[in-house]
Amino acid sequence: MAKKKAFKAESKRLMDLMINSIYTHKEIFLRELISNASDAIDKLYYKALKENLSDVKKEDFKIELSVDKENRTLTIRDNGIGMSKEELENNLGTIAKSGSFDFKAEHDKEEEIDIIGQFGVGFYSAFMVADKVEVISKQYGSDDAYRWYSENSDGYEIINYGKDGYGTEITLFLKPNTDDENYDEYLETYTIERLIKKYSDYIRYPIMMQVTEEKKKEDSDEVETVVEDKTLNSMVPIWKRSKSEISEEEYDNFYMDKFQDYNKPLEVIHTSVEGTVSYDALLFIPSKPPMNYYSNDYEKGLQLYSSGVFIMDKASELIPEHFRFVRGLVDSQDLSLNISREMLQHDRQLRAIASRIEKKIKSELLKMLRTEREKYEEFWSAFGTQIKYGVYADFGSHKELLQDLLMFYSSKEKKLVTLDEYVSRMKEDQKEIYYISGDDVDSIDKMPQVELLKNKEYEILYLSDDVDEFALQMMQNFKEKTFKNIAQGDLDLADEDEKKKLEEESKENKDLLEALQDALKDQVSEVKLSARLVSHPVVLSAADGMSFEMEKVLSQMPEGNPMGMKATKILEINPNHELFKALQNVYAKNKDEIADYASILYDQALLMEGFKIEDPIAYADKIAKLIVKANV
Ligand SMILES: Nc1ncnc2c1ncn2[C@@H]1O[C@H](COP(=O)(O)OP(=O)(O)OP(=O)(O)O)[C@@H](O)[C@H]1O
Repeated sequence: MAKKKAFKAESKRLMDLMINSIYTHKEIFLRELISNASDAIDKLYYKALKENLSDVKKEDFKIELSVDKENRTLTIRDNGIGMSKEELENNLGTIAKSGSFDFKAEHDKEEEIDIIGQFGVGFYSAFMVADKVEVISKQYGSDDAYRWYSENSDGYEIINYGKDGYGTEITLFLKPNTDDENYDEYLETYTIERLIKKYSDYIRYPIMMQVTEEKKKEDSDEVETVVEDKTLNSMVPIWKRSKSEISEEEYDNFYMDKFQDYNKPLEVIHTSVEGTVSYDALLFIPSKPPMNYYSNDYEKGLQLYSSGVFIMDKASELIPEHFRFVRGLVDSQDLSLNISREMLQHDRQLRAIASRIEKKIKSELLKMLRTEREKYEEFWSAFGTQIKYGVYADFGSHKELLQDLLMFYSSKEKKLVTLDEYVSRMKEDQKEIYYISGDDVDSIDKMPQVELLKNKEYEILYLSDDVDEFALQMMQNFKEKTFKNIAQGDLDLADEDEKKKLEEESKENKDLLEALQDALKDQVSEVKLSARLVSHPVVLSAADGMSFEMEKVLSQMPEGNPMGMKATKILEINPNHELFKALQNVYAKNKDEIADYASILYDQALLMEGFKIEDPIAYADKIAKLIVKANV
């Protein structure tokens, strides 16, 4: 009769504690047992290589799963290195004793060994779903096999046992179902397949199970039931294969399948890094933002694998906010996982990986911009706004990283251009980067302010995204060139003669301008003769500081414009327009009428800027009065 031995008291306590508290999901027990089986095979494979064992063949290695629904058992069988009696005792009888850790420590000096186990607790997760666990093991090279058996994790016994072939066979006797927990599900093929796909798809050895499937008969529509051995895992992860062997279609299908996107990815970034922290990363830039991209539902992050074993779905630390559209995964064997493998112990390694990934994404985007312009523009239309937010966010701390990726519509090129392209084309006398904001390119192109610069052949960037001006303000300059809103402040484009002429005209019309300003004293800070208009009669400009577009964006915020920040408005009148002569005449003939004209001009200028006018009815009545006066 075998002698029953007790777990050491502390171990028993630790075990209860562990079983109930380490893992959030009971289902990970399968991941742990499969990882152990894979480690055991790795160890034998390693031994076979070192010792030239002729009876161990790589192609024979496998992990087999079988269920017995009647007895409610699930068995995991491997043909790995197996355990001796001492090892069963030491490794399964002592919590936090990891034979795998010791193995790795022993051989690591010689070469890098990619073994999963390290804490010596994974095995006990079996007790989350089973009340009895039986382990039958035969060590490679030994004639004796043993059976380790534990009920309710309350001690264990080891007896001699018969077993063909080396390796280990673990049978879980599932717990009875409860109101909250249906343990029977672990006997179902689809649950097992799902768990293998989720956690152990990239275990290097085949995970086999006998499955019963309905299949269409060859050359007929009849369906037959077939029982066959099925390999449940894909084994070699696509990211571990060499890039040259992977077709575009394979990448696309992998992405669409794994990240549930109907569209092919716009770009695939597949990279392997060796260094203090080594990892493989397979990243995808989607071609379109997912439906929920701009909602709180969208979670950024990359999938994280440790040596091919799935750890978590959305490791958000791996991807910065400005590249949150990137999907994909990182696989590293250098992560210090916490004991449940649900979290990482140090974010130092994660930070190191994240920072390299950020640089990699940027350099791939820049390469796309240089070599595949059309594709980049497609990217830009999908995610450009995100990049611009990135420039603005965090007080501009990412602007250096992101500025080369920016694109804006150019008045001259009539397409999107980069800031670098703009600066390289700047005219010799041009000191600033000109831009103007509005609702869309077409309406901006018609704005009175652009005419003069176009005539003088300056290039203007048309900004139509809410975030654009905020991003440029945050940047302040690009390649030492400051940004200048051409609808704001002084443009300083006039030559000396033009300046002098404007000054004289302003002086001569001082009374008229004062009368206009007096009529609009609550609306504008100044009425002046304009140096920026060509064919249009009037325009509103903003003083330096807040622009009209920024004022509009702020007032659209959910909380309104809490600080009440407004642009300072200036009404500019074109001294070379017929309208100005008309105003001079009105003022000369009947000074009282000038207030009505001032209000009409101001309302018109507001409309041109896309603002609402305060009293549209009064405006319409005044226009009607003018028409009557001129024609009746
Ligand atoms: N199928 C197996 N074949 C051979 N040895 C095994 C097997 N399963 C477990 N062992 C041994 O038992 C030890 C303890 O396993 P356990 O799963 O508790 O921890 P681990 O895999 O070492 O570490 P972790 O807690 O990180 O998974 C292993 O290190 C290994 O030496």
